[in-house]
Amino acid sequence: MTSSWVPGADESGFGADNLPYGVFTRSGGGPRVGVRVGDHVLDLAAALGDPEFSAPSLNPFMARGSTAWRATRAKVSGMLTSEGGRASAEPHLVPLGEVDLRPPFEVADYVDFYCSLEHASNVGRIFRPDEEPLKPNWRHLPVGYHGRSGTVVPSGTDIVRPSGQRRSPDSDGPLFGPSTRLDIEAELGFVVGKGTSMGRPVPVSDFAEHVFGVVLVNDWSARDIQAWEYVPLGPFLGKSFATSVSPWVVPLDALGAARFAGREQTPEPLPHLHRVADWGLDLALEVRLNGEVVSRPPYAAMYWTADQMLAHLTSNGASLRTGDLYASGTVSGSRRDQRGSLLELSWGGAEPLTLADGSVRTFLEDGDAVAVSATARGMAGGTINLGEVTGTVRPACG
Ligand SMILES: O=C(O)/C=C/C(=O)CC(=O)CC(=O)O
Ligand SMILES: [Ca+2]
Ligand SMILES: [Mg+2]
Repeated sequence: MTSSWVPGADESGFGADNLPYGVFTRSGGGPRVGVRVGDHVLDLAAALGDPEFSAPSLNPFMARGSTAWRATRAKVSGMLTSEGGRASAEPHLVPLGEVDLRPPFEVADYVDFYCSLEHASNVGRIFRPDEEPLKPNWRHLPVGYHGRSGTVVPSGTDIVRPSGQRRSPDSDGPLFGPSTRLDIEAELGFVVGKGTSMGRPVPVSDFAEHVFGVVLVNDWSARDIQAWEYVPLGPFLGKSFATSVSPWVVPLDALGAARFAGREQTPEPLPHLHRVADWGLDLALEVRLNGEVVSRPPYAAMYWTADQMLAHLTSNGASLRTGDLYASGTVSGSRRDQRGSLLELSWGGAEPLTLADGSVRTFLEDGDAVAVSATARGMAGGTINLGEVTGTVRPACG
């Protein structure tokens, strides 16, 4: 690992091999793009003398494409690791405690996939106990649906318990009211930097030319609303009320040491989904409920890789826009303590969890605070911290 002169940075998971991007404000000032290093943010507009970073989102920078991304990363890395760079960077380092973090990018479209074999199998068994857990399409394409970009919210945003229709326990008809099965979904999100024009699919090989980086996602889900509404068109209001994302976008280039070929796929997918590079990602996720670790989902277990998701998403010629966000789907591993949703952890409510304070959970209660965090191996032995995405449940309106 190349060492940084910023005190504590190397040991923090936010050293010179990470350098994630975010947007911040400081008392009285306008929003600026920054790079996190240790417990500081480097004000990019000031440090690089480039007014493009004096912006409320990463979108203009992301739209410039991968040559600009790499050049900026190299410059910032040089400044933060060399004595020569120190003089120009140090005056523009702001302690994290003095900034407010803003949503890092303006979300264009939002898509959510369903790429964990264990998650899809568990959900199939819970929702459709008499059927094959996986539908016939599942191993042939990354199943997904379009979500609601307008309700993607930054980490820390309170989540109001949604109301909606659900099946009534004692009559054939539905009732309307606050969800009693509010859940989390721990996911990884991929942020599109460079857009495309309509009619031009993105081949698997061009993934890194279009995807800028990754964030952590909590795709809040109301299981009772979902179960009643989603036949036959798919998730709608049960998942559209809020999706939380973490504040730091970790560039793909920071994840080099976490890459591997990806989980074996049987049967082999059709040619347009053949993998040509290693885009399996070995990331260790952690889910905490009121401070207590309830799950450690391994991203390495995902069946479909993000290059395949992007190729599928654009295979019909649908265009991409800067700021498009697509999420992996819930990350679950094979062990019980690796499941990325309460639906699975409590097996549809049948096996409640007992927390350290003695309280029992099937789904979320008002006041519950959820945090999803992740780390990965960095270059030459260091750690890459992806930060965390948090949210607290507030009572339903009315
Ligand atoms: O298989 C079903 O009936 C339901 C599936 C989901 O709720 C999964 C979903 O939203 C996508 C994901 O996050 O993996
Ligand atoms: Ca989801
Ligand atoms: Mg959602």
